[in-house]
Amino acid sequence: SYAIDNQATVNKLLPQLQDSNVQATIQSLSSYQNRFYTTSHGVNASNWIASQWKQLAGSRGDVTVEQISHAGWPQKSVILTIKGTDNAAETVVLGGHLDSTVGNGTGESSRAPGADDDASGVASLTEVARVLLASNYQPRRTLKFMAYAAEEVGLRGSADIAKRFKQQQAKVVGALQLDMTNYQGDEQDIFLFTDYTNAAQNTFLANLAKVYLPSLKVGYSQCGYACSDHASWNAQGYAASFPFESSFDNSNPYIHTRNDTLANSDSQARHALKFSQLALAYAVELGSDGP
Ligand SMILES: N[C@H](Cc1ccc(I)cc1)C(=O)NO
Ligand SMILES: [Zn+2]
Ligand SMILES: [Zn+2]
Repeated sequence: SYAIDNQATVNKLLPQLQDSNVQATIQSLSSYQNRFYTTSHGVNASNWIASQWKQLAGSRGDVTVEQISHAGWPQKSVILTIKGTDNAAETVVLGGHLDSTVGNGTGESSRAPGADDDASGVASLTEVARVLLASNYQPRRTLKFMAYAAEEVGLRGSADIAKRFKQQQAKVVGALQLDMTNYQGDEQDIFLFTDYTNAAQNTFLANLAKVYLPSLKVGYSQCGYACSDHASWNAQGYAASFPFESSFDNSNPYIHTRNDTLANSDSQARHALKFSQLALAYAVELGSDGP
């Protein structure tokens, strides 16, 4: 039952989201030489996100930030948890991937800015976490913001985490993936992918956009393969959704090259902000449901 019944809270928080903050995070992340899962830069970028999220957490006792080590490579995933109040056993996941690539042969000295793929998604999510924490929002369910390692080499960080959650019988009521949010390839603003996702949750997202973001146009598209970390949650039987920046045909041509820069996407991060807005509405509406 995807009720939309927290208008007062969502409409108070939405205006606090700022594209300048999203832009700044994309700028910082894309300034690492690369964020590939095996390089020193990739390790440093993970540590930078952890330190940023720890600053957002401040001294709140219900907020923790942890780095997840993965067997087989050095880059860690990062998880910021806002523990729920009276329905903490149920979890809502919002994720993006922190690694970047220029394809086969990426190594220590490769230049892979990954501004759109996927600094944009991590930046869109970071701005949601900032506003929720700055406004002292208290979710009833537990919210988990995740920056996954090693997505580009087979969704490996999210696959590891989703498997652990399933093994622990975690009650993940929904997972949202933001991968590439800052290149507007089409007239429509947000495309909901219909493969490797949950149809009912996709409808909920379309309704959230109608209610809270009426000026945005929503379309539908497909990847045709497990094209980002939502597929890791879907594989474990959890409801996943993947709002994307464009249709398949008009997606960002610069990704996986040294030209995937902020300048070659929305330099003001206005497109990425739309995804922060949708993700905030999703987090608050799902996060505010009791047992
Ligand atoms: N394959 C995905 C990017 C990707 C996802 C969807 C579409 I349409 C086009 C491109 C990737 O590289 N994720 O990191
Ligand atoms: Zn990606
Ligand atoms: Zn990619």
